[in-house]
Amino acid sequence: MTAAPIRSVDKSGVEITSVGFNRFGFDSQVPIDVLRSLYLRPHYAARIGDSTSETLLKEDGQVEDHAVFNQGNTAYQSKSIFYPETNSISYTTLSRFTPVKLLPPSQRKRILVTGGAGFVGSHLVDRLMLLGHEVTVLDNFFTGSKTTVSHWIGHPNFEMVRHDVVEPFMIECDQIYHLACPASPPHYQFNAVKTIKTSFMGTLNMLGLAKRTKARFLISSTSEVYGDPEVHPQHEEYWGHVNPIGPRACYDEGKRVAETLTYGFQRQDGVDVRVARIFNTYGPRMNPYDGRVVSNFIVQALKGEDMTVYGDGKQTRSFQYIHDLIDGLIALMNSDETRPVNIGNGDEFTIGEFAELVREIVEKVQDEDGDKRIRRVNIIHKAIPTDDPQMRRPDTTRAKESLQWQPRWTVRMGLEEMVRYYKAKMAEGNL
Ligand SMILES: O=C(O)[C@H]1O[C@H](OP(=O)(O)OP(=O)(O)OC[C@H]2O[C@@H](n3ccc(=O)[nH]c3=O)[C@H](O)[C@@H]2O)[C@H](O)[C@@H](O)[C@@H]1O
Repeated sequence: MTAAPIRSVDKSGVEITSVGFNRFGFDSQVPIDVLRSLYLRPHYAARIGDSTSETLLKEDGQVEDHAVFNQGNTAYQSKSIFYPETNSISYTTLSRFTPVKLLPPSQRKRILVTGGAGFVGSHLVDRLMLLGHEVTVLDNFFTGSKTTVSHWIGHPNFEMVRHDVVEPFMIECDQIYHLACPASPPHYQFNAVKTIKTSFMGTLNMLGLAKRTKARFLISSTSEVYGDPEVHPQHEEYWGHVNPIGPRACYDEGKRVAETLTYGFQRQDGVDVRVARIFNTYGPRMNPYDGRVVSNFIVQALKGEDMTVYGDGKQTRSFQYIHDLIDGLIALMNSDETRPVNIGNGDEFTIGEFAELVREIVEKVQDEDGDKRIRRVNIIHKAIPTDDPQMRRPDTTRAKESLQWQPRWTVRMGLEEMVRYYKAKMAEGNL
């Protein structure tokens, strides 16, 4: 397997070498290569016997095969080996964790991340771990997966607990990032009552914990609180246009009531709260089958299947890369901004245009890697889901003013990296 080295440039054409920043007394800077090695390493794998696998001699004289992928000067080692003859997979443990910053106890925070094994949570966990903090992940693994954070298991700064936030949880901590809740429409509609219970009872429990421990509390809210908006772009003062009884209501209204609870605890009990309204986000570790548009389109194009645009494809979304979101969440948590803050990228596409862009990027990566395509994939249309918002774009003035945060990743750069991630998973036999 071959792949071009990854080089990303930001919106102003400057090469991205690190993410995060030193702001509000909290240093969140991490070299992009180190971060990338955490999500690309397990997947840039080769099968035993491939020219990219490496035979290592163990101390006891036995020979062990490791899949190794060289990207520039960096060797990414696989933690799984796929055996095609028996359709089985073996996992290895890492002998050494990626180095984390050594912080003095006065600066080291005890941070709870609910939903920490999910897509957004796992990227946040990587960042907080590399920065040298003590991280506890709570997850019920309904949509999260142990593999997203398994590279930290056994690390003295890391703890993973299987727990459902609808039940109370006790721990001593300084900060709580409350992310737990399914976010993809098919997942959150799968069990609507459970989704609303998670939003309400989960948030109630975590706010109770914040009240007792005096931890700062950040909730991941969503652009869906604006529903099918009549204001464009959406700013934080807009109250929204939500169908309270439609199939999306369990999520939209769940998050709205979660925000209400959050500000109730702030007013009544003085809990120190932060509210992030997250707009459509994509990136590596997104469940390839969770039904959201970015993962659907990339997987369909890579597999040579028809790409499914729902409705006429004129509805719009604005897509943000995961690293920008994590920058924004960390900045918000450590800032003094207690009002809701939109975190999203203003680059708006119709879904029809977006399908074409994804197809073009998948083809570019395939060409760079010398992959043969049997045919150009078609873009087909399917029925539009009920209450699908017609347009969505964040007004991020508040984030810019209060957090000095702005998205840096172009959609093209982010998509290219995500395509490489899924491609590597496919090569591994894992997709
Ligand atoms: O990705 C996200 O961050 C957001 O995803 C969903 O919101 P939605 O915007 O509906 O996300 P998608 O399911 O990815 O759909 C985006 C658009 O693409 C369309 N779509 C989706 C999938 C597909 O295969 N084809 C397709 O045309 C949908 O109809 C919709 O108009 C969730 O409801 C949000 O909470 C979440 O924050």
